Amino acid sequence: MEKQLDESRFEQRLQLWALRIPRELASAVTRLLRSGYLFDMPRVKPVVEDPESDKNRLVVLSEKIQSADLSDIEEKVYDSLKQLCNIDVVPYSLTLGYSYWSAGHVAHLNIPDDLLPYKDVIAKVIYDKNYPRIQTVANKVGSITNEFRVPQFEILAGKSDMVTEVKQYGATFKLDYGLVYWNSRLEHEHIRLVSLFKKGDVICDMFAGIGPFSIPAAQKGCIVYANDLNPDSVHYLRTNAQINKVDDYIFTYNMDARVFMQNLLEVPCSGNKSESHVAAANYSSEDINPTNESSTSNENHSDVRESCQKDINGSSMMSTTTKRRQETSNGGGAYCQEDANHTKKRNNKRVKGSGPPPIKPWEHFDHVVMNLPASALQFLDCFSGLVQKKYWTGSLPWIHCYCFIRSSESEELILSEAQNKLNAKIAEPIFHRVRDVAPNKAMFCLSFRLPSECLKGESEDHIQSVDC
Ligand SMILES: C[S@@+](CC[C@H](N)C(=O)[O-])C[C@H]1O[C@@H](n2cnc3c(N)ncnc32)[C@H](O)[C@@H]1O
Repeated sequence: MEKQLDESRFEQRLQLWALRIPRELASAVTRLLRSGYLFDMPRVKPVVEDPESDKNRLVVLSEKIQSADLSDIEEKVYDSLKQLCNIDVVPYSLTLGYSYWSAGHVAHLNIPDDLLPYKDVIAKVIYDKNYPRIQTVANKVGSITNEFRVPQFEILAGKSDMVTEVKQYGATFKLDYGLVYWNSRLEHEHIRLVSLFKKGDVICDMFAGIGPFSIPAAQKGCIVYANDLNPDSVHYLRTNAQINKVDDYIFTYNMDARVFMQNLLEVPCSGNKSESHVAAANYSSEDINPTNESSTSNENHSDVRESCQKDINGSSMMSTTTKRRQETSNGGGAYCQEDANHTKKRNNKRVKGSGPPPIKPWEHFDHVVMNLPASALQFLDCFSGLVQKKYWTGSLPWIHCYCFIRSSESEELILSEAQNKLNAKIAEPIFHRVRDVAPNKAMFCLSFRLPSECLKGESEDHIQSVDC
């Protein structure tokens, strides 16, 4: 065990964009960009000095702005900005160090065995030195064995209420530490993956937790089907979708991930709508995306590989192209066992001209997120024969499957396990090392395009009638 605290291990380096503007325009520009385009993290100022000239200031842009051409900024706002000043976009890198991190009001410790006799002293110092920012000091007890991946905690100081709010990249997440899974060390990975998605993409988050992939994806304009087996996680997922005002873009489910994917991909019987089909039939072909933009299925995928590979090469986390896209879907309903309350609420709320366009997931989705590293590989078999070739349009989806790899194992071994489960060969797999979780164990994300052999109807053997 390390005897010295290595504070650099806590550092996170963010690659952002900033606007260089005359300093007297700082207030006007920040006012204009306040609607979600400014960098927004607690205790970090979005306007900073320009090291090149004290006549200028740098306005740090949200991590949602992925490209220097500012195509992620709404046209109206961009035009006003252009009238106000010259658009001079510069790269800006920001390092958040050891002292920056905390998770809401809860200090979540993992005290090693040899320090357990001092746990109360440690907790008291942390509490006294950080109150009122820290109001609960909790120590993780034992290892996580339950299927919801929720650790057990012993409260060492402060109040026992573990409901708190944390911020990740401008999104707010409410959670109860005692009831749901949360790991603030995955922040970087959440945003890395979401940076591969494009506005209008359809995302299936099979193990969504309280939404750290789903919420930023929806904030980006993706349509998200988010599922978790833990009812408390789904409760906070919905709460967080509301807090972040993206509940029109997120459909929540509380079921086993395999059943979720099967339901999502089930093709509705023509002229024989089920309950849930009828419930979702409020989506008419006249409903449009607020921005009138959505994605075509094909053009995204080369971007993903490019971004994944850039990432692997360590040169860039961000995809560099944000294209204006056309809608692909026309009419029809989002078929699935959508959560009843959510459906009701959506039906009450929905007005013409707002919300995402109608989606038929059995025809197309773009990405599947599988963050259950201990066993996500085992779930890959659900993709074999799941997608029906005769209904599918556009490119096959990307699967992002998290896993652990021990030092005694190799990427080849994991790949062959994945291929066995899929019963198909994976072309050009991409392994991204997420973080070391133990001296001999690291978390990885295996990304690959669903092999065409997995499609139902791809070979004679697979062909089955789907007519009802
Ligand atoms: C490692 S957590 C990831 C949560 C979230 N994606 C994140 O990054 O914080 C895995 C989640 O999978 C959920 N889970 C476990 N088994 C499941 C299953 N069979 N089907 C659906 N969800 C499951 C757990 O409740 C937990 O919230």
